[in-house]
Amino acid sequence: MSILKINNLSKTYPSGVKALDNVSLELENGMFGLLGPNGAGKSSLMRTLATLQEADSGTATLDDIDILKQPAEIRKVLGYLPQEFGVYPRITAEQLLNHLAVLKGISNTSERKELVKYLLDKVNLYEKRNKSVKGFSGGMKQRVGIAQALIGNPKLVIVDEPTAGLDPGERNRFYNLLADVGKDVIVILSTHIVDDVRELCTNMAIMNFGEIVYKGAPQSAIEALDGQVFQKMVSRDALNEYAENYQIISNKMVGGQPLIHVLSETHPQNGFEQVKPNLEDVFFSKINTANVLV
Ligand SMILES: Nc1ncnc2c1ncn2[C@@H]1O[C@H](COP(=O)(O)OP(=O)(O)OP(=O)(O)O)[C@@H](O)[C@H]1O
Repeated sequence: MSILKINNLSKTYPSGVKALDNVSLELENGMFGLLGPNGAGKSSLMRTLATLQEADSGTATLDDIDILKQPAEIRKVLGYLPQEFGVYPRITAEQLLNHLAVLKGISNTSERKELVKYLLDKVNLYEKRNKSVKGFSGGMKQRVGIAQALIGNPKLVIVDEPTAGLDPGERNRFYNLLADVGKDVIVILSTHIVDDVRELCTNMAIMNFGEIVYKGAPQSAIEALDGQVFQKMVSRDALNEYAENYQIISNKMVGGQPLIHVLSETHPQNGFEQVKPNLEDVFFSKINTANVLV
């Protein structure tokens, strides 16, 4: 069992944007979801943990490794699937993984061959091992991405927004693979897709403007909202008026008409009906809701 401890991590870019604002988290083995809207600071945190950029202050440790001070040590036990996984397009899946294993220092040829076979099997691409990665679908490329992140038996695997652009079938296959990986190591899944976290994660944090605005189990956050979420179909023209009078947490088009969810301690009446809260309600109630409105 490994433990990742992040303490008061802060980072302000030269532009003045505070991407990390006193971030503190503690993670154990399993799938951890880091949920936040675009620009929340998720990638900044992932890149800092992956030793690709420095923090201004704070600490991060994985067991006895100081991530900020011992980047070479952490890289040995880290698997990282960046947001843009730039694959070398002209080579086959097998060649690519073999090449990356060489770069990761696995110099024994037969050991490497075994490992590449194991990884291709694990991500269900063994049959496609001789095909060029260039022709792969988005989901297949992401599976190659996970395979390379697993080279070297990592204790910490970081995946940054991995499901963007995958169709539902591919997304499901990818979920199954991640759930399998997450059994034995710490996996941080950074995403703005609420479903990713709901399907996979036992623990999560919600980030907004560089700050952690919630940490805990998805289910506890959902239960905390019980009895406080109400919905109503409204007309588009009335949306602004509702926004002034209620705390709207989401606004979704259903058959061309806005269905709003509002947060309220008492029943708002006026045609609203109470609904069971879901993780999307949690997400929007924790972040600045202004941007989900008209
Ligand atoms: N290298 C950089 N220089 C200056 N500002 C940056 C840099 N990288 C990110 N930012 C800014 O820092 C903030 C956090 O960005 P970050 O990419 O960490 O967020 P994110 O939650 O990963 O968003 P996304 O989902 O869009 O990737 C944003 O306002 C972004 O514009």
